[in-house]
Amino acid sequence: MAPRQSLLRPLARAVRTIGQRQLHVGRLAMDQGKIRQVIADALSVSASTQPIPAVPADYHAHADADLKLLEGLGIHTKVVQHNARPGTLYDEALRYEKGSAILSTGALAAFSGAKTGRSPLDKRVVEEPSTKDDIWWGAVNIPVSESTFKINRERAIDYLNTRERLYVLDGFAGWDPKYRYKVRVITSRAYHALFMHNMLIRPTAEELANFGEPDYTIYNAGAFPCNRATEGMTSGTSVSLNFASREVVILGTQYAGEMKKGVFTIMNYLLPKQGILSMHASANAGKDKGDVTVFFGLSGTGKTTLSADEHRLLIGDDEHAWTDQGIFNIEGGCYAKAIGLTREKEPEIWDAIRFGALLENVVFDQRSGQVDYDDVSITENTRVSYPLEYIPNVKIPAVAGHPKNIIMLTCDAFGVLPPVSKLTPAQAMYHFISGYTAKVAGTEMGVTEPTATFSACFGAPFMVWHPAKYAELLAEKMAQHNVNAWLINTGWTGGSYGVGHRMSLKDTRAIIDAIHDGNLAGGEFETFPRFNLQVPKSCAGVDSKILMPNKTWSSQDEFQKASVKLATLFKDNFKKFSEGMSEFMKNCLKESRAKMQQSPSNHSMSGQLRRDRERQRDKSPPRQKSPPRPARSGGLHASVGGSTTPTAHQSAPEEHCVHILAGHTGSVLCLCGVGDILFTGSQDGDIMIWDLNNLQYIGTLPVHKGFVKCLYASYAKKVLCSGSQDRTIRIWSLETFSTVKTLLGHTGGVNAILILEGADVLVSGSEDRSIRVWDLATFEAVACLEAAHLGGVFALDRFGSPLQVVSGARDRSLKVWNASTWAVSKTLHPPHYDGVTSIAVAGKHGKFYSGSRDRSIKEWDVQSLTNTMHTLHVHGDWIQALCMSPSDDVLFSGSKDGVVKVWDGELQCQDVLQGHRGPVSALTAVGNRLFSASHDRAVRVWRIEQYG
Ligand SMILES: Nc1ncnc2c1ncn2[C@@H]1O[C@H](COP(=O)(O)OP(=O)(O)O)[C@@H](O)[C@H]1O
Ligand SMILES: C=C(OP(=O)(O)O)C(=O)O
Repeated sequence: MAPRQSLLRPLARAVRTIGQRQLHVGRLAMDQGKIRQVIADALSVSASTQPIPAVPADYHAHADADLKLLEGLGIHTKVVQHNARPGTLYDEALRYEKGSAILSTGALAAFSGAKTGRSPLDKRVVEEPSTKDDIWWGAVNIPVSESTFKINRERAIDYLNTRERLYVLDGFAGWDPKYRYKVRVITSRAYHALFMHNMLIRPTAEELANFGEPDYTIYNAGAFPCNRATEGMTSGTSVSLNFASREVVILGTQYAGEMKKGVFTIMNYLLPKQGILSMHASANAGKDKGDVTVFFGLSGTGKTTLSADEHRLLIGDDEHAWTDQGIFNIEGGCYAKAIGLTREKEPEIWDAIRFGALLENVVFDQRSGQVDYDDVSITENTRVSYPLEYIPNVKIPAVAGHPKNIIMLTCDAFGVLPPVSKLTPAQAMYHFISGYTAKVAGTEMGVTEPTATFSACFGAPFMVWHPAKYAELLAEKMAQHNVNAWLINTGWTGGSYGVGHRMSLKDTRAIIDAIHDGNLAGGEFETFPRFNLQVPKSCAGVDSKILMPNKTWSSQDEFQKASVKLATLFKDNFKKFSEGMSEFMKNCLKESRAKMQQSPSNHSMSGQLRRDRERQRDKSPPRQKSPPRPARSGGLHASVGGSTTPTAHQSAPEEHCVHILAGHTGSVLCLCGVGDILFTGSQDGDIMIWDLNNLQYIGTLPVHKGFVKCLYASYAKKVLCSGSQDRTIRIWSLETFSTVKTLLGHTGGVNAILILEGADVLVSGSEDRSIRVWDLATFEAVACLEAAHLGGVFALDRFGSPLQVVSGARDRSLKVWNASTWAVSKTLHPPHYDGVTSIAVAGKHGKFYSGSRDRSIKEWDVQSLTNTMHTLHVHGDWIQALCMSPSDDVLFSGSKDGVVKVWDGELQCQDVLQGHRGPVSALTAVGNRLFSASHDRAVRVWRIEQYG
């Protein structure tokens, strides 16, 4: 033992000395070659034969700050390369990382060690109170305790503390500055720093100077294993995410893809929380027309390959988000598969392999530095990462408009699916939720040949919420922007894997060209049975024979067997999604499945509701059983306020509309009924009074200086209240029709009012974001909930005992308030994707409904305050009004699209009431009649007894 000890001590001293000299002197008096070897052995990195160069000129200026930055995290090292340029990272990798080399193209070759693909089974998400209800726990998001995360973090830091050189890299995720997150990577490997330099969005010098604290930090200690005895660990590899501490810890894998997919997972949590769809997809845009195409696809399906297209501008190859403004790339670079790469097949990617690009796990000739792209001896998952701008026709900044085409890429190893089919919106949802493809060899550890898989949202390993969250956002955006959806099989044709062959890239590209030039959508289609897909009969540049898959198989029996098997897999897969999916989504998808064997025509997501309506119509009693009422007399009373002559006359021929109340000279914005009187308020500043017995005009109250935006009448209190854009609330006596009081205080227009008779208070919600509570006896403000919402308050209603008030606002949220303390009882979840405009309470059923500018209706349970049902984009534009029938059994919705829809308790559409020539702004039901107010200046009166 003694001689060993005596050798080790000087060695340790030598290593320390060398480290110090490198740091502070930059030259050595000792035998460099020998010592380098000693260090290399000690640190298990390569021994370079080059002289150790001088310290960079700016080292001293920044070194201290960089060391301190890490010391603050408990990491003590000697050299920190913070935001080093690629050249420096090349130097570092060449010197300290075994096997690294500059290749003939100028790209850097690096090796990730034992793990050459992602380790999805080793991914963990910390279960903690602030996010645990948001996460879809299961095989993808495996929970781990905060204490295990701490142990892993400590272990990573302990390992990083053993390193004398560390790399810190700062960058952004998200090209849209509004949704940009700052990411910091701390790693022991120069190759990882270069990778993230390529993959994150590179800040400008100024942005770096002002970078400040990151939003998320990745600790990459991948060269060191986790302790598999730690609770929750099942191997030496662990990739754990903590949304509360905003950290990712990597142990036991050096595969660089873990870092970029870690960032993507973070974005898949943060963006949908804000109503933004994050997508495992590539995207490009037409050079002239700017038309955007999004390519969804699991790994290996062709996102990178197909989005790099000489005729189009590349936006990004893997991770995007879709906001109200359009799409943006999350990343600053691409990470392409290098296996089998040729210039002929993928020229853009080939030419991107130059100085700054990083080739991972490729085999190359030591003398010439040339890569053998066909060599899979290290892995099938050879990769190249390069900055976006290495693709010549790239769109920088990587943001663009709304997609015109969505292409779902599937690599079908069964060889059953057609090379291209046009999807209805319902089918698009079905395939998006199913996410069928074959995992190709390599990307995930352990996958050695194409294996059929269903990966929800074409990216299940990276999703955080229930897949329905992403699907609903997609459905909504597709409907809003009238997007074409396609399913493209980039997998097998002519037989399953082993018999047939992979679809030629040339054919797939020709198909995509035909989608882009519009020829495919405009051509003829035939139905592909069992899957009920619409397949083009021809496509320029593609042999028509390959378009219908069975025609490429030599045995039709074998084809049928494979087709049945695949269809069964689809159906079986689907079962697991029922929980957590909204009723609407379930219905759509059920229907899509059921129709897999039927004729596909007229089959769309938004059409689902139209068809519901048609079905219901078929079921509803024949029209002659509920004929329109005979016309009422059109006689007029004198106008109290002396306004233009109002008329009440028989309806237009529209079914069920029995009267039109006309007289306002501006849009009618609100109405309310009390006893046998109806009040209507308008943009013209007037309130009109109508006799509900004979639908005659009684008179006008010329009241406000601005639009009359809301009305509320209380029979018990014998008052009418009106709220106006002029920021005032007027209280009228129902006995004298004179003003009792004008309430001042709101600093924005008053959008909603409500009287709580029992409590003797009036509640008002305003554009100024506040809710005010007024004593009805003294007219004093008894509570002012300043900043009740983050946007104007649009709607108020009440329910329950003890009494609660629910408010909906422009900020998309719904809040429930305790009506005695005026504290928030709950902010309802999930929020709408756009402003909440209307609320209707069905007290009898213990439910209430919210209607939104996102065109959806949500049903909420009064007891649990949870969302119990949800429809999607059920109107062509904003929903602006909701009301219940007097029986509470039927819900009516009015929309900016000009129609009123009738809904049963299952939120199935029973009828559509058409007739208004402008947006519907308000609804109220009195007895067996519904009154709808519109921007067309009219109020329509509809018979509703037939709906129950
Ligand atoms: N018809 C095809 N369409 C797309 N890719 C194909 C096709 N045939 C073979 N490939 C190969 O499949 C791989 C697709 O990988 P890539 O584009 O990186 O997928 P992703 O970005 O979706 O992970 C590439 O190596 C590509 O050359
Ligand atoms: C990097 C990955 O994604 P893709 O294969 O889609 O590029 C991955 O899944 O590890």
